[in-house]
Amino acid sequence: MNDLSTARFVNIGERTNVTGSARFKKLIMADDYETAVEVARDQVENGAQIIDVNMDEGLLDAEKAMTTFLKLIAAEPDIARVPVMIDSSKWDVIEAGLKCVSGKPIVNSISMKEGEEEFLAHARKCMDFGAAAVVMAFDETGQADTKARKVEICARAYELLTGIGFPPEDIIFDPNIFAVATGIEEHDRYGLDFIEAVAEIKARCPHAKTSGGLSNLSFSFRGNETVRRAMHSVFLYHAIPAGLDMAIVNAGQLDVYDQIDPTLREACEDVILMRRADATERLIELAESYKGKSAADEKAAEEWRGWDVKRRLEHALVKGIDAHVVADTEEARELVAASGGRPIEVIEGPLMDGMNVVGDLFGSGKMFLPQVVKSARVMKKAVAHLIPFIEAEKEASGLADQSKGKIVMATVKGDVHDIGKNIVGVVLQCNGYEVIDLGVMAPWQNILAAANENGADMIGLSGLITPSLDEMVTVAEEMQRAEMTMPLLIGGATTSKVHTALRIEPAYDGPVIHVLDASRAVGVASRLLSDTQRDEFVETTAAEYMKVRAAREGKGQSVLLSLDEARANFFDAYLSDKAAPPLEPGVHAFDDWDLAELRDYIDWTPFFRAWELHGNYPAILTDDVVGETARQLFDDANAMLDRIVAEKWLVAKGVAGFWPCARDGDDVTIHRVNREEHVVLPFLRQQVKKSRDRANMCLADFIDPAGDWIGGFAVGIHGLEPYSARFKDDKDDYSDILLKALADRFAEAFAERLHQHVRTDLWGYAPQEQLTNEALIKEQYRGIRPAPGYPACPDHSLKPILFDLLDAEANTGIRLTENFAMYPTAAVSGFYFGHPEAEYFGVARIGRDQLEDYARRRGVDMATAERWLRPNLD
Ligand SMILES: C[S@@+](CC[C@H](N)C(=O)[O-])C[C@H]1O[C@@H](n2cnc3c(N)ncnc32)[C@H](O)[C@@H]1O
Repeated sequence: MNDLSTARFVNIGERTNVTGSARFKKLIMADDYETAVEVARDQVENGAQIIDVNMDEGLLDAEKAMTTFLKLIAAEPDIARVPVMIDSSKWDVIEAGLKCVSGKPIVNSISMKEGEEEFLAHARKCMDFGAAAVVMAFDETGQADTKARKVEICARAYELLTGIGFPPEDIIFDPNIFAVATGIEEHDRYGLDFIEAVAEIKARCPHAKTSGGLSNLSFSFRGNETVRRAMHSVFLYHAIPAGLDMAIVNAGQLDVYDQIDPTLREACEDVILMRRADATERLIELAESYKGKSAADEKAAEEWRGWDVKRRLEHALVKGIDAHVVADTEEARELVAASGGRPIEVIEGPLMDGMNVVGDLFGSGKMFLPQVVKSARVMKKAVAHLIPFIEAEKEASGLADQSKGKIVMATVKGDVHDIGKNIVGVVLQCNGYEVIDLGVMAPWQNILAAANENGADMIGLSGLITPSLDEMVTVAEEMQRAEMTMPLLIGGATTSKVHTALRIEPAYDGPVIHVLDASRAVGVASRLLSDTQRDEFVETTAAEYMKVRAAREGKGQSVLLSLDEARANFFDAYLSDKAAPPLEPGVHAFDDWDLAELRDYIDWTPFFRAWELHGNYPAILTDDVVGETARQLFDDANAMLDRIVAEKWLVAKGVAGFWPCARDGDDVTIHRVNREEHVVLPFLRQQVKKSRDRANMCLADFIDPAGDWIGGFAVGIHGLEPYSARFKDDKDDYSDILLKALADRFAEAFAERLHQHVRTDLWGYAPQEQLTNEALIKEQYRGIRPAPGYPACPDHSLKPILFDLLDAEANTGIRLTENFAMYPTAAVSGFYFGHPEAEYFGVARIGRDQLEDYARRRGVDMATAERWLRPNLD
C-alpha cells in the first residue's frame, strides 16, 4: 500500500456550481456576487486545491455570470492562487471564461460527443490559452459506462490530442462516476468499472491525469449524509491507489477511512467493489440506522499502561509517546534475558514490529509525517538504551546487519537547506534503513567517498536552490566516471521529474530516480533493494524518463517574442505615481530584532507544508483528515516558541537600504552618491508571447527612467546550532526539525515586519498603513519585495550585488555560498519596489537573444549565464 499517497490527491471544490449548490445558485440569481465570492474563499480555506465554477442555469445569462464571477475572484489573491476549472456544457461560456482567468485555467469539459473535428477545435482553443482540459469519456455514441468503453474512448482521445501536440500532462480524463446501489443490476459494476478503468487509462496514457465527480456515486442515498460521506471516502480509498489524481468533492464532507464505523465501511466496500450479490440490499438496510446520526466518538484509552510490554511498545511507537519508552524497553530486555535471549531480540521483535505498524500506517496514508518523525524519536531512544547491552555482548555488528540497506544522503555543494533531507532521513531510518548523512554543502568527492567506504546501497541528493540542479548533474557525472552502479535518488524543492529525466539521468548509467516527497522515499528504497521488484522498477522508471525526454523534444513550446519585441511590449507604469524619496535614505542595520514581536508575524501555512501537511492555517487545525496531527504539531511548535523567546535561543539580524536609481532599459542603475559610483541591477524580461493586451514584464518597468528609488534588504536568524546539536545528541530529530522550521518562520516573519517598517517609517510611502497579519500575509500592501531566485528575478547571482549594496555580511552576519545560498539557512533577502502597480510575475522561458544580452550585461561568458539561468532556458 506504499503507493497510496492521499497527500498528492487534489480535491476540486464544488460549491461554486449552480447545478450542484442550491445556495450558490440563489446568490447568483440574486446578483449577490459579494457573498458568492465568499463561497469561493471558504472552499479554498477549507482545502480545495482547484475550484470548479459552473453557471449553467436556464434562467441565467451564463456567459455574463461566468465572466463577472471569474473577474471578481481573480482580484482576490487568496482565491486566485488556486486554479479555476471553468465548467459549462456550453462552449461559448467556456471561451468567455477563458478570457478572464489569469493563471492556468482548466476547461471542464471537452469530449468527442459531437465528433472528432469539434473535439480537436476545442482542444486547440485550450492550447491557445495554455489551459488544461477535462476530457469526458463521451463519444459519438454516448457516455461510456463500462470499463471497456471508458478505456477505449480515453485512449482514442489521447491519441488524437497528443497527435495535435496537446501536452499530455494537461489532459485530465473523467471516465464518469455513476450512481451505485440504485437497485438496477446494471449499475452494480459502476464503481468498480470506474476504478479499474482509471488504472488502465493511467497505464495506457502516460502523463495524463484522471478525475471524477464524486457526489454522483452516492446519489441514491440523498439525505443520508453519514452514508454518503462513508461511500465517498471508501471510494477514494480504493480509487486513489488505482491512479485517481483528483475529484470534484466537498472536502469538508469526507471521513477518515479508518474512523468510519467498520460495519458501514464494509457494507460500502461490498457495494463499491461488488463483493457480494446482496450488497445493495444490505447497505440500504443498514443506511436506515444512520439517518441523522453523526460518527461515533472513540473513547480515549488511557488504560494502555496496563497492557503487556510488547503492546505498550507498539502503542508508544505508533503514538510517538517517549515518556515511558526507556523503562518499557528495559522491561522487555529483562524479559528476554530471563528466558535466555539476547538484547538484540528486543529490537528484532517488539520494536521492529511496532515500526512496521508505523510504516504501514504511513504508507497507506493513515499517519502523517510529524507523527512518523515522533515515532522515530521513540525508536531511537529505545535503541540507544539497548546499545550498551548489545555492545557488551559484542553484537554491535549484528545490529548493523539488521539494516534493510544503507543510504548516503547529502545536500549538495553550495546549498544549505536540509529540512527536507532530514525528514526523508528519519523516515528511512524508522523503516529500517541505515542513513549516512553527510549534512549540507557536500562536495561530490565526499559523497562518492562516503558511498564507497560504507558500501552504500544508494545515494540520495537534496537541494533547494536552482544552482543545486547543476551540482546534482556533476555528482551523476562523477559517479559515471568512477564506474559506480548504485542507484542515485534525487529530491528537494527545486528538483523535478522533468529535470531528472532531461539532465541527470542521461549523465549516469546506473538507476536515477526522482523522489517526489518524503512519503515516497521508503517505497522507492524498498523497491530498489528488492530482488524481485528492482529490475522492473528501474526499467519502468527509465522508460518513463525516456518518454519525458521524447515528449519534450516533440513538444510545441510556448511562442517567444524576440527580445526587442518583448521590450517594445514593456509594462508602461503610471510613473507619476512613483513613491516619494525615502524619509530615511541609506542603509539601516538592526542587530537584534525582538523575537516576541516577530512571533506575531508568523505565517503558519508554510510551516505545515514543510511537514507535508497540506491545507491553510487556521482551517488545517480542524481539518477532518490531518486536523489532529496539525493541532499536535502546532502545540509543540508553540511550546518551543515560548522557550525560544523567553530563553532567547535565537538572534534576528537584518538590514534595509534605499538608493537613488533610474531605469536604463532592463537594468536599474543605482547611484551611490558618496561613493561616486554606479551599481547596475540587471533584470530579465518575460519573452513568452502574451495573449490580449498583457505586457511582457520586467522588474525594471516599475522604475522611472527619469529618476526614482529602489530598496533592498536581508534578514537572518542566528544561533540555532547549539540547540540543534543538543537535540541530535538526545536522539530527538523531531525537535531538531521543529526548531529549524521555526527559524525559517522567524526569517519570513522578520522580512514581513521589516517591509512594514520600511513602508510606514523608513521609506515612509505608506505612513498610515494599518494591516492585520492576515492582510500582510495576503500582501495587501503597496509595493513588493522580489527575492533573487524567485520567478520575477530568477537569477540567484544578483545576491552578491545586493549584499554588497547592503554591506549585508557585516551588518547581518549572513554569508553567501559559492552558489549564492545564504547561511544561516533561515535567511531572506530581496529588493523593495514602491510603485503602486509593482507586482510579482514569473519571467518564465527566455530566448537565446536575451541570454546573450544578459551575459553581456553581466560581463560573464555564455556558459556561466546558462548555468545561472538554466531553469528559464528550457
Ligand atoms: C516565499 S513567500 C514568503 C512569505 C510567506 N508569508 C511565508 O511566510 O513563507 C513570498 C515572498 O517570496 C518572494 N516572491 C514570491 N513570488 C515572487 C516572484 N514572482 N518574484 C520574486 N519574488 C517573489 C517575495 O520576496 C515574497 O515576499
